[in-house]
Amino acid sequence: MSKVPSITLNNGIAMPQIGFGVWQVSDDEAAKVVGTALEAGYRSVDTATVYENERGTGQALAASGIPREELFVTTKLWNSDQGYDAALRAFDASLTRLGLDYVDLYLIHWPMPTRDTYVDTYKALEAVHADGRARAVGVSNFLPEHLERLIEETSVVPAVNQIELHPQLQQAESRAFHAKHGIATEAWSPLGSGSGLLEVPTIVAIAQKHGKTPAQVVLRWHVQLGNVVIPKSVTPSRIRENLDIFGFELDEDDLAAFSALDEGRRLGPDPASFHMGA
Ligand SMILES: NC(=O)C1=CN([C@@H]2O[C@H](COP(=O)(O)OP(=O)(O)OC[C@H]3O[C@@H](n4cnc5c(N)ncnc54)[C@H](OP(=O)(O)O)[C@@H]3O)[C@@H](O)[C@H]2O)C=CC1
Ligand SMILES: O=C(O)C(=O)[C@@H](O)[C@H](O)C(=O)CO
Repeated sequence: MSKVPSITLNNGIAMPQIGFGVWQVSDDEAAKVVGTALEAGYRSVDTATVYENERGTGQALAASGIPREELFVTTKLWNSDQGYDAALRAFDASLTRLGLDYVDLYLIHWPMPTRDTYVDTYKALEAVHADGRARAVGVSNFLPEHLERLIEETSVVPAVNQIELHPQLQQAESRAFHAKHGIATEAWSPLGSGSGLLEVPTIVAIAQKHGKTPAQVVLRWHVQLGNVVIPKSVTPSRIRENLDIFGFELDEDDLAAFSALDEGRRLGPDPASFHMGA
């Protein structure tokens, strides 16, 4: 029995609120650290074609002996694979590398609006959802205007939008849009991806107040907001630490202090123009 609570996606399936992210983890290292994460109690893993570690991730899942139905596996379609037919081929290849016959969540990694292929691409995701090989489908890095188009021109409302989100980029507009349309908000770089977020004095003070680490209070903030989070670590003690956030609660003063940290600080690419790999 996992210690991580789940949220219910708009198609009724459960998704653990904390998952394990594996960007910048090599294939060999993924085979090891995903195993450490599963032993620690994670049941959800976030990989992507472009991370080049689906094979190692799949090996760790298989080696764990955890029943498939207790795991939640997300992967993503890379920019070079956009378009209906290419997306179907990319999905097959991801399943093969993962060694799975279905994934729990399949995402379009970036909208690439200047290429104007995301609607056709999403229709391929709808097809793999319809045939049962993706229990849920969604997107990543989509702005509200891109989601609007999907909602108007396709049949399945995305279950998830995975976006950059942390205390210095709180994404109020996207979160409100998601809430209105039943789309779950999943936060990437939830700990600020080594940018210094965890040394911000306000966060250090809240951590000291609760006898927790800065990473734990940041993850707790996400969870209290209702976000799904996917912290990455290759450090076993941090892998465990990042899961130990359920025995305490941030109060209104803490939440107000977090709100004041929002400065629109984007660490990653701009979704309106990013098309690396296409
Ligand atoms: N859809 C998208 O476009 C994107 C998705 N993602 C996803 O989101 C995941 C998480 O984002 P990511 O950018 O990796 O960054 P995170 O915000 O998860 O931060 C990871 C960094 O924080 C360190 N860290 C982890 N835990 C702790 C801790 N308890 N105390 C101190 N430092 C800690 C890690 O170090 P160490 O590993 O050395 O322990 C690493 O340097 C990715 O792995 C990926 O799955 C990320 C970027 C873009
Ligand atoms: O990590 C991801 O999921 C990403 O899409 C980005 O990190 C992207 O690959 C990038 O930032 C490249 O500079």
